[in-house]
Amino acid sequence: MTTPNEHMPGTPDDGLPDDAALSAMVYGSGHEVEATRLDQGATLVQPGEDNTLTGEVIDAPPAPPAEDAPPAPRVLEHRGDHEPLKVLPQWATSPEVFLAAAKREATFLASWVGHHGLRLPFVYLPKFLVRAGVGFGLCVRGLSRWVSDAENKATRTALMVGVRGTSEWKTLRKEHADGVRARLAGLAAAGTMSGVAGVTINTYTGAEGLTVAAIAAGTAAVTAFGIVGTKKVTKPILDTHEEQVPKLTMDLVSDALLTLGLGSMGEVKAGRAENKILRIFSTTGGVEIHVDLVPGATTAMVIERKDRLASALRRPLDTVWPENNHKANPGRLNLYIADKALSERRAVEWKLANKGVTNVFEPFPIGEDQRGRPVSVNLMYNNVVVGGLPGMGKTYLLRVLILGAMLDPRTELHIHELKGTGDLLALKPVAHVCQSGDDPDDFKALRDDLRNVREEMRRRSAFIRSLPREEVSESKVTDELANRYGLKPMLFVIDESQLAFKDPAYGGEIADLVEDVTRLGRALGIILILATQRPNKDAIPTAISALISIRICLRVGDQTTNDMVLGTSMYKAGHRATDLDPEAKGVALLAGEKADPQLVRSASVDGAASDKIVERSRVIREAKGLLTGMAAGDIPADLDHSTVVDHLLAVWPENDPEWANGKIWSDELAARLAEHKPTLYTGWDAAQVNAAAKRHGVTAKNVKHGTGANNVRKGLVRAEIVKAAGDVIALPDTTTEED
Ligand SMILES: Nc1ncnc2c1ncn2[C@@H]1O[C@H](COP(=O)(O)OP(=O)(O)OP(=O)(O)O)[C@@H](O)[C@H]1O
Repeated sequence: MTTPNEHMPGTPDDGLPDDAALSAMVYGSGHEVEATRLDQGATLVQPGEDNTLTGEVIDAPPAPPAEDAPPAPRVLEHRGDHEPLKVLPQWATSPEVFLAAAKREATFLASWVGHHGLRLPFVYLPKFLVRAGVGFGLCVRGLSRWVSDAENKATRTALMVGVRGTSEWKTLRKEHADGVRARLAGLAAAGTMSGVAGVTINTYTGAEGLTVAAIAAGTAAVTAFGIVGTKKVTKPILDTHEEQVPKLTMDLVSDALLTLGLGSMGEVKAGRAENKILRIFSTTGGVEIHVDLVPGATTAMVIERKDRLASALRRPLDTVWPENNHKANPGRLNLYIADKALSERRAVEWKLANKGVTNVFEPFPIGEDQRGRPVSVNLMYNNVVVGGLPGMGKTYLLRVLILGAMLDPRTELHIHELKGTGDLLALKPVAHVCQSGDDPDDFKALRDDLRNVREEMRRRSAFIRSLPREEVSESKVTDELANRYGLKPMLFVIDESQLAFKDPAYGGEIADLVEDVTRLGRALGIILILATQRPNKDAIPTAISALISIRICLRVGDQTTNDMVLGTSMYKAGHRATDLDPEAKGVALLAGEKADPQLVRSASVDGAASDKIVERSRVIREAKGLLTGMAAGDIPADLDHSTVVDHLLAVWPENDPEWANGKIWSDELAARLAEHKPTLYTGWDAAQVNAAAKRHGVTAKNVKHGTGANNVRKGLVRAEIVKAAGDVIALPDTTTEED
């Protein structure tokens, strides 16, 4: 196999004459021709042979006219012209990449040393000693042949046969005998010198020195014999396991890309176009290769043919990851080749498992990608679908999403797990609603909860509209508004949603309500997650599916299901959850977070770990007074989304006998509120009541009551409260704003 450059004639290592040599062969110096031929091992004219050239001398043909040099291309713009040059190499600016690569190499080195270190005394040394024996035998044989001049035996015999009995014959015999004697004498001299050396060493360094010298000489001899013996045995001494996967080389990658049939094959074959490998380097858990594909080919094409690429590279499908580089050009391929398949890697630890809180308005980590880089999702202003075959890790993934949202103590959780296995019941201590089961009561409870949420959406929508424009420039519940006005983020989860939608009694209404929540809830701080084992039209009605922005697909069985979860044409574009390894649990494709779908290995949080996180969240919520609904011991159906306006009306009858003109001091209202809802209002004073009312557009006035000193204080007007409470208008459709 060759790299693209090696196909070019004239490169130093292609074994062919370069341009200069070729022209010399045709037009010029015979020396250069000879040199070139010598290089190629060609037979030269030998001394003594007739090397006279015969024939007519003709003039060398004139040199061909130099072709007009093509005009230099006119540069219109060069993208890099205005980019500042990088001062430091990338590894220096990205210690993470550098450390990951160093760790990878060190791990490999350690495993290599361990593997061979263990075999050295038990396998390699015995093998080497056997080879040293072979080498010794070869040396003795060689020496005896040298002493007896065995090399020349055939020539000698032939010469002697012709002159038997003559003086020449005697001379030849004598010469041979003298030669043998001289070599024997040489051997004896070498033996004697060794003996003398031994005696000398013994004299000067004693027996110990002699022993050391003998060991050194013996080791050197054994090593030398071993090397001689090893040359005779072709099998390598090191135990190199059978390579099932060919070594990753530039040639392998180039050839693999060629098999994909990208660009014009004619151009590629003619050497006018190539897949240009720009960089190849070690990175976290694998190797990354940057390639500029042949002109006209795109990375999307490679992604589409990922299976063919993996086959050509002779690697498992889930170790080969072609990716776009959006900062470069559509033909720039970033190819990551992992050392290990996903199923062989360690489970991913969740970064928030032991400490930390989240802000649900910002992304939080849910796992890692194929390279071990963290993968995060931002749930706010999104709706989510999670789909996948049973047993692939849907519950684990769903749990991480819920736990992440839960670690923002403001998030109100509504969890409906309709399978009835109680997988998510462990979240009850912090959930506003948490129920498990598929009885008619469970579907009714889901319907009621959805109705309450829709009611809350109306309330929020009206409230947001009532705020001054400068406070709601985006017409949606922001982090700031959530804090300032207690508009808690809400997470509504329906696990096994297909059961809800097909329920004969409540399914229709549930579908309508879910559609409303999906369409309008996002801007109002309400996030919906639907999870299903069988993502088809029943599991997620088309009207709802179209509104879902984050799509997470664990392994599924077919193209239709793949596209139902991830979106239309995803399968065709090469984003195939059908190809995920059934052994790799918790591995999914995540669409909607980034420009391209990405792979995510969800963090592994089992039941026990989840309990601890729930406990941690409950402590925080308790301290902040944020436990509501079931978590606070209330009945789930009593979902209370009332505001201070509702509470004021509850403690302030229309014709209050004590306060005849419809106005009350705010400190009186604070006392009544504290009695009505002690958990919310204990400790409130007049100023707090006024501030809370002001958020609903009700301003405190001076209210005169009774006689005597201090009979004029700040208070509220009931008619204004009634107006604020009734200011609930139809919901606006925020879908287009969000999209
Ligand atoms: N992210 C993960 N990391 C490691 N192992 C996981 C992960 N997710 C799931 N598993 C393993 O896979 C098993 C099945 O996961 P899970 O219960 O989430 O599947 P499921 O898709 O919800 O199945 P079902 O729909 O039948 O309940 C788990 O018991 C766990 O051992």
